[in-house]
This record gives sequence, C-alpha cells and structure tokens, in this order.
Amino acid sequence: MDALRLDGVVKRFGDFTAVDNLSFAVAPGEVFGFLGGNGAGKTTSLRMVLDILRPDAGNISVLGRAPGRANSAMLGFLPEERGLYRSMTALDTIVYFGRLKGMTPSDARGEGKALLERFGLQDFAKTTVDKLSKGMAQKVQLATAVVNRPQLLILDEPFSGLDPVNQGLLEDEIVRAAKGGAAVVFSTHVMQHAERLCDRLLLLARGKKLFEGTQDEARATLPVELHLSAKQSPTGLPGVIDAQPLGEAGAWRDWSVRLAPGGDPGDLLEHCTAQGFALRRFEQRRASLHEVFLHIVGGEAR
Ligand SMILES: Nc1ncnc2c1ncn2[C@@H]1O[C@H](COP(=O)(O)OP(=O)(O)OP(=O)(O)O)[C@@H](O)[C@H]1O
Repeated sequence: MDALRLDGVVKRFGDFTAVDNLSFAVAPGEVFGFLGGNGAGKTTSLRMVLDILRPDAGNISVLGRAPGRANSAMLGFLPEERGLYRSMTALDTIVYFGRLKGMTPSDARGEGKALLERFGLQDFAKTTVDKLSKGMAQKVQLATAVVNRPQLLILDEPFSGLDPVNQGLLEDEIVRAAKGGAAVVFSTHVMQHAERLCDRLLLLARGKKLFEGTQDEARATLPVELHLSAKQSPTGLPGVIDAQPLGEAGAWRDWSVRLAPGGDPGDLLEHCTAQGFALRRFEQRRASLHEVFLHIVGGEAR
C-alpha cells in the first residue's frame, strides 16, 4: 500500500488554480522531494493531505485512508510557519504533541527525553520555549513532528532558517525515519538538500507536475555533458549535438561536448576507440539538480 497517494487533485482559490490535476504516490521507506519555486503550490498540496484544506476535485489517500483527524496517530507534520507555546518547557511541548497523537503520558515522556538527548538539548528539558535560541526551538518543533514515530512524515520547507549543523541533524533525522520504514515527504526550493536525500522527487510549477521520478531520471532530461581532450574536433561524432573548444589549439585540445538527452557516453567512447579517434581525456560531468530544475521549469516557462 502507498503511504500517500494523490489522484487528479485540484485546488482553486476563486478563479485561481493553485494545484492543477496533481497525481503522485509515495511508498513506505521512501524519501520524496516535493520541489518547486515560490507559489508553486507545495504548501497548498500538503495542507490538503493534512485535511487543513479540502480539494475541489480528485482523491487523496493517506496510509490507505481519507485525510482527517483519525490519521494523526500515524502522521508527523512540520509546518512551514513554525510556532510553539512560548511558556511551555521543551519537554512538556514534545509530550503535549505526543499526547495529541494518542501516545500515553509515559511513552510521550520517554520518547521526548530520548529526542532531546539526540538533538543535544538534554540540559534544556525544563527550559521554557521563550528562553531557547531560535535553532533550539526549531529542534523542539522537529521533535514534536517525530515523537510518535510517524509512518508518514511531512515536512514543509524544513531546512529554512536552520544553520548548517542543524540542517545536518535534520537530514539525519529524515534518513533515520525512512530507514525505520516511514515515508518522508519534504518540500523545498533548495536543491542541495533534495540532491542528498531524495529517492524520488516531484517538480511542481504553477500547480502542475512537470516531472516525477528518480534523480537519475531527472538528470536524463538534460543533455549529457562531457569534457574531452582530443586531437580532432568531436563535432559530427555520433550523438554529439554541440562541441565547444575550451583550451588553446595544439596537438591536443580540450572540448566541452554535449550529447542529446539520454545519449550514452559509453557508445561514443566505443565509437572513438573503434574509429581510432585519439582521446586522452573523457569525463562525464554530472548535472546538479539545480541545473535540472532550471532546465525543466525554464522549458515550461518558455
Ligand atoms: N488561502 C489562499 N487564498 C488565495 N490564494 C492562495 C491561498 N493559499 C495559497 N494561495 C496561492 O496559491 C499559490 C500556491 O501557494 P503555496 O503556498 O501552495 O505555494 P508554495 O509552493 O508552498 O510556495 P512557497 O515556496 O512560496 O511557500 C500561490 O500563488 C498563493 O498565492
């Protein structure tokens, strides 16, 4: 069973369609990146999964059930707009959220203490939230999302405002949840996090899905880029759609070469070897997810 499934989901605000016929599914144990620029419709989609908003059309299934309060024991959610009760202590805050999700007081307390320890906040269990630094409060908020060991963990822009150490801690927590069998869905417009974490990703722009798949599948939408050092021009070799000289002309010259999307550098190398095309460098450049994002979203904008 999918941990999360959307089929043809539509959400309109007046005449404006914020989410347009969106379908995707996330499996247990999978880290799923929900990517898109500002206003793409990420938060609106996640709010529908959490039953904060209702779709105008389509279907949503959360762990096999319709969105609703009944799912809260199995769900973890870190909202984009953070906020905690300022006069509550760190531990009481986590326990409170654990209780809301149906945990017993002693389970919630035990898990809360373990989380504070894991996040390096064991000495701040009795400190009220208003006396914590911003980063500490964000860690407490993260603890409230995972205290019940959710089967589906939804994180809306979880990395924003975190320093690099706490970003690393959050990445560890995401991996830990997925290894424990949870499906993790996180939205972001920062591709580096997605690059390190995602098994699969979805690219959303103006409410529409532009891409869904693995990182390798995403990269395959771009032309393949190679750096060669050759005696002759690679222009005209099979699969080469562009070749630009990089260095000085001489016996050997460096070239930046592009193959059509999906082109196989191995085929080109084999051809060069078979035809005696002299090479002394042949390197494939791996595109960043950021480049993929600009390519796919930019293509749609054009
Ligand atoms: N309650 C609302 N009423 C009217 N329009 C809304 C409402 N909520 C969201 N929108 C609009 O829907 C679009 C999608 O917003 P959403 O917050 O889902 O985007 P997002 O991808 O989360 O963006 P960001 O990364 O900037 O948070 C935006 O154009 C936004 O202005």
